[in-house]
Amino acid sequence: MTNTSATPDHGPLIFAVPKGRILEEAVPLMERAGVVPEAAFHDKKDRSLSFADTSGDMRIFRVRAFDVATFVAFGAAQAGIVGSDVIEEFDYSELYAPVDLGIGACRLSVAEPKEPVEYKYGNASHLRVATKYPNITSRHFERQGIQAECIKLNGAMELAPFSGLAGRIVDLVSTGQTLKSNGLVEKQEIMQVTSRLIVNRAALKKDPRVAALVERFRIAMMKDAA
Ligand SMILES: Nc1ncnc2c1ncn2[C@@H]1O[C@H](COP(=O)(O)OP(=O)(O)OP(=O)(O)O)[C@@H](O)[C@H]1O
Ligand SMILES: O=P(O)(O)OC[C@H]1O[C@H](OP(=O)(O)OP(=O)(O)O)[C@H](O)[C@@H]1O
Repeated sequence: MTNTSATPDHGPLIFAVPKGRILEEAVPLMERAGVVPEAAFHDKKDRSLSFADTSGDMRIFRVRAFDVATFVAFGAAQAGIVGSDVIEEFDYSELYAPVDLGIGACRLSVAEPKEPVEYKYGNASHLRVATKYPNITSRHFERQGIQAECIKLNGAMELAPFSGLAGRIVDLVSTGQTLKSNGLVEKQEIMQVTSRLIVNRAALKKDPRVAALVERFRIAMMKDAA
């Protein structure tokens, strides 16, 4: 991928974070690494998407998890935090994920109804799967010699099997409660997931602040383990 970043060398470093569930766990880590968002960042009612960093020369973008990877891959942000599920789904060559932050731990799994459901479609060599992760899902089933037709959903995958949309789902599982509450069982784990610090490869080479940031996160993780 061509890095189309127009970031001026002396402009603020842009750090992208997902706005949802990871954020609570990410903030203390960010702060230990010296990325300290201004107070408005913590105000859920604040509609701003870009925030100052009180500790230095940085802007913090609050975006959707999948978009963190896209901003960083295209160099529109130099660094960010995102789940390894998202990294694997996009497989952007410009993304480098040097630090496992150990937060947002879950797994990506195939699930299906606990009780058999009569389907009008699908057989052993062709099946439909509802998922937010069509690339990971296709690759997973291809490895087993199965051609999967992936239907992209953005949430509530659990509704697909009982509404006739798809026989199986591929979704994130943590406690397993969501699957259980929706009559589904986990059949196969595809990957373990944790959140990572990601950086744009070109920015890492070009801007010493990016390498310094990576180092600060590494040290923050060591402090965490101590
Ligand atoms: N049940 C879970 N337990 C732990 N981590 C999870 C779980 N579900 C999702 N995650 C992690 O959290 C990430 C989603 O992060 P977050 O909720 O902060 O983003 P978001 O921007 O709100 O997402 P969305 O685009 O779905 O609105 C996933 O990519 C995954 O890495
Ligand atoms: O195994 P559990 O602990 O029940 O967690 C699994 C749920 O968590 C995630 O959804 P999330 O809450 O992030 O909402 P979403 O469906 O809007 O992505 C995932 O998509 C499952 O629905």
